[in-house]
Amino acid sequence: MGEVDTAFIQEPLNRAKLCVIEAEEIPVIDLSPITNKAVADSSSIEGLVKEIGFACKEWGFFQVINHGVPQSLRENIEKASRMFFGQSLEEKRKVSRNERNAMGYYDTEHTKNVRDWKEVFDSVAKDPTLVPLTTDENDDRLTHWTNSSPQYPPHFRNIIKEYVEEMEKLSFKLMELIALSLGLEAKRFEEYFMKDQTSFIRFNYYPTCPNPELALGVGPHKDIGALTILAQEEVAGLEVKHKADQEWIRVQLIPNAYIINLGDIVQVWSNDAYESPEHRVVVNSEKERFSIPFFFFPAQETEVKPLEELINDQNPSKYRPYKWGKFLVHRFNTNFKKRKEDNIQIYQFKIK
Ligand SMILES: O=C(O)CCC(=O)C(=O)O
Ligand SMILES: [Fe+2]
Repeated sequence: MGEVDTAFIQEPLNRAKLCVIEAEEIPVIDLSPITNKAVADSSSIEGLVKEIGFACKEWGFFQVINHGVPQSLRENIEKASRMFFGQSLEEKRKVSRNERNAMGYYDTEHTKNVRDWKEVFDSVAKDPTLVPLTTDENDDRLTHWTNSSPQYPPHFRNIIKEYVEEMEKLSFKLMELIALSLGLEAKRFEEYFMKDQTSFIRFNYYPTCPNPELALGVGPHKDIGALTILAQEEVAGLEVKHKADQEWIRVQLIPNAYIINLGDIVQVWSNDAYESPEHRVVVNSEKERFSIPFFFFPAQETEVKPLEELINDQNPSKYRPYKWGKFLVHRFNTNFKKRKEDNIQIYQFKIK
């Protein structure tokens, strides 16, 4: 990418301040009590559950260490990502996403109708993944998203597959800890993900940008799924809006840690006990940046609504139910061009 085209230019209000507040307070949670063990078999997890509950309530964001994901897998996948994006545009476009299949390479994503300064390669966790064919509520037809097969780097698909298995294991464990922190049964969320989950892994590449004060790598947004596990490599740039004071806070780089953030689905399930945090990515003029988020998404048929156990007469449901598959497809269909109206968001299901 060369000059900053007007499609990338953020509203003045959203532009990055290039002086940075780096957060020491974003919680760093040690997962040792559950590394290599089932959550149910772990003794002394009360403290851990409390820490998770606090982090979810205060930030919706935290980092985890001693998470059990082998370092070699992470190194392999980070290397593969750099090799993939290092190719010519022509090579990368051979595995571009298209109208029928949302997975693959693209460099024209928009967040809230402003173009992001990034390139992306997406790959579903379950190949094929069942999704609705259209966004029409009355149309029950389904289709599949499948993965493209880049020729380079060699074995990219296998490297992804091995890594994604680890991301899934960690996601299930984190969802158990989150369930416990809400006073629910540990396995409360499992049923939504066991069969036909729609999770996917994304490779983000943020090239250097001549005007980092005008554009963003990803504009301010909330993640739409249940949770996100992000590998942030070497260069910082992710910022989270702190609920308490509405300041943008830069997430610290901790080698080999994972950054976890809650998504909109947990916000709805918890009936706003937890919120999905707003975040964005700042680019810079000197260093390119890479990151690898894994988005943990339930099966397409999931009806998302506040959990029965968490609502009562004093705390009635704050959301109307919505169909996850329709929401997902709607988002994927609208993130690729500049449009006048906002795309689908959970506040549209809020009971006023
Ligand atoms: O690159 C990052 O640090 C975060 C990216 C992100 O927020 C996203 O892809 O949803
Ligand atoms: Fe995000």
